[in-house]
Amino acid sequence: MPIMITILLLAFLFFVSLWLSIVAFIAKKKSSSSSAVEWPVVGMLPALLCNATTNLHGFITRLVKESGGTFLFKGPCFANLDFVVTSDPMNAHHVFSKNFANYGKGEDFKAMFEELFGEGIVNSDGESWRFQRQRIHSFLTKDGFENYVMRTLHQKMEGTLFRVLDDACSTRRLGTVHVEVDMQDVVSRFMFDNICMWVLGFDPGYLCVDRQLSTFSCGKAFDEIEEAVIYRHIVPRSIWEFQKRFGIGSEKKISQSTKVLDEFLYDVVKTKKQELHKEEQHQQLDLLTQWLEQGQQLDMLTQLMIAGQKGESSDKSLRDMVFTLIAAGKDTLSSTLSWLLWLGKDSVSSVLTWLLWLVVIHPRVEKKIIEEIERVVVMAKRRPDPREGRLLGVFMIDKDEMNRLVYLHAIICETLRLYPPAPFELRCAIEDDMLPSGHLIHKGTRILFSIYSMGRMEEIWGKDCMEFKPERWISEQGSLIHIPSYKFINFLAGPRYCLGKSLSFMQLKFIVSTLLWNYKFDMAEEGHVVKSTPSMVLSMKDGLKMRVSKRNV
Ligand code: HEM
Repeated sequence: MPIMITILLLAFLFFVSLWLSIVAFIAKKKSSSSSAVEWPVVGMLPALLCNATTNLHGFITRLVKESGGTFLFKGPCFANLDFVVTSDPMNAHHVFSKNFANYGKGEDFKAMFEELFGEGIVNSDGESWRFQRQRIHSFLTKDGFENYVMRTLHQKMEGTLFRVLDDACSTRRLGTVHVEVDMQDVVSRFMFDNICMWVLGFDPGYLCVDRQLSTFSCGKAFDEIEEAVIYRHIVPRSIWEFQKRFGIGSEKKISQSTKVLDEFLYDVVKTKKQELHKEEQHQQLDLLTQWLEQGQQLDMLTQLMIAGQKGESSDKSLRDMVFTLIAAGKDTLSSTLSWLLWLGKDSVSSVLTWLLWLVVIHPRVEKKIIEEIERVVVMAKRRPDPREGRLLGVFMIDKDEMNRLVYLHAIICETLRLYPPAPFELRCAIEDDMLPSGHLIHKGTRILFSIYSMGRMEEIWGKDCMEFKPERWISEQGSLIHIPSYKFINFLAGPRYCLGKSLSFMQLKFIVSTLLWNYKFDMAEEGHVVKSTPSMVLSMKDGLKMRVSKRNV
């Protein structure tokens, strides 16, 4: 009997694939027409598949614009793949803030990420989410944590990133080879090491001066998962689950990469636990140490509570709370770590890569930012003796200087607007509801927010919405203009807004100003057309090949 069912299922999948291929072929021929045709049985899936590898975000933006901000994407009738797709800020306000309690991540989203990142903060709702959020928030806001992050960043920049770039400059000067540096790769490796330093407490050396020495495979595993997992969003769940079962295509990649990731994290956690047992007094501030230390305190508290229960009085609610915290904490440790590594590494490195490219292709912006760095940071640090020359290398930037880097802040926001690291956000309705746009939402309906499209809507940003124009973020008085978070949802809005927002701005300002002050970047190839990959994180398809030279030397 099971053999019979398997054969029938295979036959069914074969005919569906055949039908999809035929329809996708016809749809490709007609791709000049912008709207997504709804076909019998397979719905709009062929149009989506046609555009998935070439211009997924552009395709969705076109559809959203044509429909006035919100439309229903119809998937195959057998696949439960219908979505309401929207870029309407009022819908965002409603779902993420006003009616927050009615929208969760949903079962399909959880299934997509379950074996990858388990019940980590981004993949959980309710008590488990609240617990993790409160805990991560307390770690991130602990006294001295920001300084610790900036110190580790400084260390990695000076010890590795600048040396890698110096090497590229000196090889060019010697005229030996015409060196091109893939800045996307460099930045992504650099950010991975950096996030590992303050999340796990050590530098795995994914970016090192001698590239031959970098055999670290975990960073690559993250990249592979990201690219592969986007297909789980596009194809019906039954199909990717089938592929997963038999280890086919992208699913094979996911399972191999997850294994690499798991081994790495379990090893790190084991080593850290041993270190904690050995040392009585340790001053490490990385998130893993803080998490484990708090876990130890909770364990002690539980033992006390259990002991207390045997006696006369017991506070049951406190005991339950402690148990909940421990259960949630134990199960979520490594998944929380993987999510944090992922969020930190990819979102920041994605902004950094797009920003470098945008600054290089807009010399006017480059000139203005260099002037601002000179005025706000460099002049303040000018040495008394002019013979000491120009300030070079990695310099620290204090809080006050950070706040005065207004133009740089605007460049970061403008980059995020046009190239959001997380281009989509998904939510699922718990009960029936009505969106402000007038769309009826039934229980279980999924709503896909296209953050990418929101950044390109004339209704939100005006007629020049497609231009890279940092000035739009600055008032006539020279201060930053406040844009409500539901219009600019790159860090989300409401109770689930990003916990790493201010840390990301600090890191980005520090990295960008020291990088641009010390080096000049040029595109390796004139007229190179940059394309984005269809991935969970917006990255460049063929990397960012650049030539690096020392600025003003
Ligand atoms: C430019 C950089 C960043 C961007 C654009 C960004 C964006 C986002 C977005 C869109 C979400 C919502 C995800 C979801 O619910 O599906 C999110 C959540 C989150 N982010 Fe970030 N992020 C950035 C950097 C960081 C960094 C460096 C950290 C590390 C501390 C971080 C920590 C978090 C956490 C913990 C959450 C989960 C919040 C919750 O569910 O309550 N993010 N971020």
